Amino acid sequence: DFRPDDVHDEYQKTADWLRSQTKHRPQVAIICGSGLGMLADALKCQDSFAYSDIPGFPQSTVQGHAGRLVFGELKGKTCVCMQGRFHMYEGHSLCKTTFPVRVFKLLGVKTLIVTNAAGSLADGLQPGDIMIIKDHVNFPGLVGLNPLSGPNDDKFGPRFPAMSDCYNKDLRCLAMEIAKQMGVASLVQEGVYAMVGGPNFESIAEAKLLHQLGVDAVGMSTAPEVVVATHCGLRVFGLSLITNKVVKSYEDSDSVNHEGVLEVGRLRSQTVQQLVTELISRMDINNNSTNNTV
Ligand SMILES: O=P(O)(O)O[C@H]1O[C@H](CO)[C@@H](O)[C@H]1O
Ligand SMILES: Nc1nc2[nH]cnc2c(=O)[nH]1
Repeated sequence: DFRPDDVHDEYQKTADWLRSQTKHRPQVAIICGSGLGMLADALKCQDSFAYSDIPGFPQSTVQGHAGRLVFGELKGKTCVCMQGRFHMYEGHSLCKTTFPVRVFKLLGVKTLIVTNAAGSLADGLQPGDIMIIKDHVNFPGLVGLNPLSGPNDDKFGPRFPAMSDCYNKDLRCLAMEIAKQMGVASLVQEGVYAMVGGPNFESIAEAKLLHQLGVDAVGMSTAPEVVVATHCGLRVFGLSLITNKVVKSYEDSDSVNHEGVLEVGRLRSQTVQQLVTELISRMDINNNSTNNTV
């Protein structure tokens, strides 16, 4: 039988193991999207662990996701960075895809930064642009595929958490200000991210539907991590690197592929890294969210 206390123990065991292996006590966690693993390179005094060595951790199976957890210092703040995330389409349960988020909470993390590669539906978003995530549409969640399904673990958060302000407004404003100061404001705008299950990319009819619904960018990750983070009171900042236009016309002969997605990640790696580094450097580390009990 499913017993919440036992499940809580699993997160705690992993957190305890990590604490025994590193002196770093992270305040900020970063999840690297496809092709964005270089975000960890900026960390100083690194301690890194292959996922295969971490008790309870799932394994990364997707190219462009190294499968390593890296701890280190960044501009006076202690960070932990997932070089490789877990996706539902890899066959992981949603509980497993979001497992690290609760481990981060137990490690003392207050702020989660999620990044991803995404295809754009909005006409104003071009490959290479950065979309600051203002909100999401969690398609799997809408039909009941939700990491919070099952008995609620009150130690982490409430049964019915609000999702109306899950992407922190202050951090969004700060990121925009930083983009202006970096001289890259023309590449950065806010938008709505939608998560679909994948692993196939969108059909044209699906792309048209998403566009009509007001979705700006689409990918196969992020929303479950943000739901779990918000449930346990973490402050969240999210960004999508736009790696391709989603084909939404039968006349268009373009076609998306994962290699192309990774290539745009490489091309924009420096800008994304600089933006995230500056954001971490300038963010107020004290998070006022209170809906957590861990
Ligand atoms: O969301 P991330 O992990 O950045 O990866 C995105 O890129 C992959 C497809 O190229 C999919 O996994 C999609 O979700
Ligand atoms: N679903 C989806 N995921 C992506 N990840 C990167 N590009 C895309 C895309 O066009 N569609």
